[in-house]
Amino acid sequence: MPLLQLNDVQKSYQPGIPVLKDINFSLDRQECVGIVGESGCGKSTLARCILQLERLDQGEILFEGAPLHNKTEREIRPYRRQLQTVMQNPASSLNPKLKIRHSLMEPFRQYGAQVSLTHFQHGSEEQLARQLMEAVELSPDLLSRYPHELSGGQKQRISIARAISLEPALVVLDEPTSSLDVLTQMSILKLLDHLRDALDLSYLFISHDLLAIQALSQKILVMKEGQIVDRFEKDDLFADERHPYTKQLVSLFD
Ligand SMILES: Nc1ncnc2c1ncn2[C@@H]1O[C@H](COP(=O)(O)OP(=O)(O)OP(=O)(O)O)[C@@H](O)[C@H]1O
Repeated sequence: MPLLQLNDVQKSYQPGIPVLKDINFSLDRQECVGIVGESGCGKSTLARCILQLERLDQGEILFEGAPLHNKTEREIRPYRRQLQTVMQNPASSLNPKLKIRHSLMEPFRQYGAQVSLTHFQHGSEEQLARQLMEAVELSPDLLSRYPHELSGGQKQRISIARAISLEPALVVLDEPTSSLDVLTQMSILKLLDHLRDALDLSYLFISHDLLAIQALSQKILVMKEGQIVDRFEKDDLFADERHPYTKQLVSLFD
């Protein structure tokens, strides 16, 4: 059974103007599925629907075979731990008034008592915070800083540490490297790849950047105007049978 499955998902914000049209795909455990498309094609809307921040007009979203899309906020709560996200702008996901230690431990304070961890060792909050910093290759000295005292790349590493702290099954990565310079982007992609292996994570990786998508994903879906127009294994990116739109995106590589 796939970890995540979307069947005929449709979403509009205004009547008669669909933003997502008949989205169908599945994602297996420990897999990274990449979704690439230009600005405005509906990528973030798709992420928000999967994270249950938007209601669907039609279709279904199944998590380990169980429907997510028709649950109440209370029913959805146990799933929120399994379903984490890293967004484009790390600054907006960290409270500027709180030290990093506090922001990092927020999910654990919310859910910690109910969570049994496999990869991280239970202990004091301080011990867990240090393990998380080590996992994202940051010095524990940064725990006592405020977000404005960190670089963009360091802040994004903290957002990733927060997202993995409860050992979720799925992390939705919505343009996680788009606000960073090229070298930092590469180091974050490398870290994400390593964490997927080390912590048995699965990713849905959404980006306009085909190179980044190719670096991290096993399967790639190409989205255009709310529809998936092409889907293939990463190694088939340059194959002849690619959709003309995929070929257009590939031509932007040069
Ligand atoms: N809350 C909203 N209310 C009304 N329309 C919205 C809302 N959010 C997004 N849209 C519209 O839905 C369409 C898809 O937007 P979305 O943000 O999902 O695309 P995207 O591919 O993620 O773009 P980007 O990469 O620029 O963020 C756009 O036309 C956008 O204007």
